[in-house]
Amino acid sequence: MTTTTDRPTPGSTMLDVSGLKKVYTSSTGSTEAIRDLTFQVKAGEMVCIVGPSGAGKTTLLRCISGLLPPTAGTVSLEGETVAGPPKGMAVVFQEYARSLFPWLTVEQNVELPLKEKRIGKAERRRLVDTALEAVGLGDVPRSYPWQLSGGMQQRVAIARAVAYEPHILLMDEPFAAVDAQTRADLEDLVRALWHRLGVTVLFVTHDIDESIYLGQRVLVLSGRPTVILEDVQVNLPAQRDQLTTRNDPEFARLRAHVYDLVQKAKRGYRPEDAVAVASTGGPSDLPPTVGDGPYAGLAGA
Ligand SMILES: Nc1ncnc2c1ncn2[C@@H]1O[C@H](COP(=O)(O)OP(=O)(O)OP(=O)(O)O)[C@@H](O)[C@H]1O
Repeated sequence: MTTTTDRPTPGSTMLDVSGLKKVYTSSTGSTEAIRDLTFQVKAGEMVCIVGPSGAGKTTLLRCISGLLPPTAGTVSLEGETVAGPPKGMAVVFQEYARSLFPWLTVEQNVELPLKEKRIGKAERRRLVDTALEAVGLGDVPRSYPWQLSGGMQQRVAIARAVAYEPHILLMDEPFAAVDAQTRADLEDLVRALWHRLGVTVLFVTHDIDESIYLGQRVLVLSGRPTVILEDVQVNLPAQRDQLTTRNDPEFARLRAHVYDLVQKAKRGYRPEDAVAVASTGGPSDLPPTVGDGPYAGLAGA
C-alpha cells in the first residue's frame, strides 16, 4: 500500500518524462500531438503547465497517468516506467460533476477509492474525515454532490484525491468551470494542502496568472506538435496570498514573459526558429509579441 509514510525524499526525482512522443492514428489519418517532451519533476515540487489550446496538455497528462501508451519515449514515476495507472497517483479533472457519483454521499465518494485500495474501515473513516476537514467540508459528509455548489463539488473531488494519500497529484484544468472568487479560494486551498502534505503537484491550466500564482516552475508548451518552449522558474516567496503576490513586480514580470511565450506559441513559434535566427545572424522574423498585446507595457516591469 502506498501511503504518506513511504513518501520519497523531497528533491529526489518523482517524475521523469523522456523523449515523449504521441501520435494518434486512426482510419482517417494521423495526428502528431506531442513531438518530443523531456522534463523532470522533483518530489515535493509544484509544477504548472500552460500552452495554447490543442497543444497536447491533456494528451501529456493521459500519458503520465498511464491511460495512453506513448508512441516513443518513456514516463517514469519514482523510478518505475509507467505502463498503466500508477498506484501513488491521483488525478483531479475539470468536470467535477462527471467525476463524482451522484448516488453516493460526499463521504462515500471520498471513501470509494480507499475501499478499492483495501484500507480497513477505521483507517478509511479517519482519512475521509481528515480530508473533508482539510477542504472545509467537514459539515456536509452526508449531503449528495448535486446538493452542493460547483466549488464545493470540486472540493469533494480534491478531498477524494487527498484522502488517497498520493505521492503525485495531477490536476487537469480543475478550476476552469468555477467562478473567479471560488477559483481564488481553491487555488489557496491547493497551495495550503501542498504545503501541509508535501505532495508533488503537476497542474495544467489555461490561466497564465494561475500558473504563476501556484507554481514553482511553469512549463510553457509550444503549439502542436508539442515541445517545451521554456521551463520558467517562479522565484516568488513561498508564502503567497492573492493580494500581495499578484501585486509583486516579479509576478507582473513573469506574467508578461509567460504571456509573451504563449502568444508566440499560438502564432506557431517553435524553439528551432530561435536556433535558426541565431545561426544565420539575420534579423528576427519572429511574430510580434507582448509589446502589441493587451499586456503591452508590462514587458519590462
Ligand atoms: N483520441 C484522439 N484521436 C485523435 N486526435 C486526438 C485525440 N485526442 C486528442 N487529439 C488531438 O491531439 C491534439 C492535442 O489534444 P489535447 O486534447 O491533448 O490538447 P490540449 O492542449 O489539452 O487542448 P485544450 O487546451 O483545448 O484542452 C489536438 O490536435 C487533438 O485534436
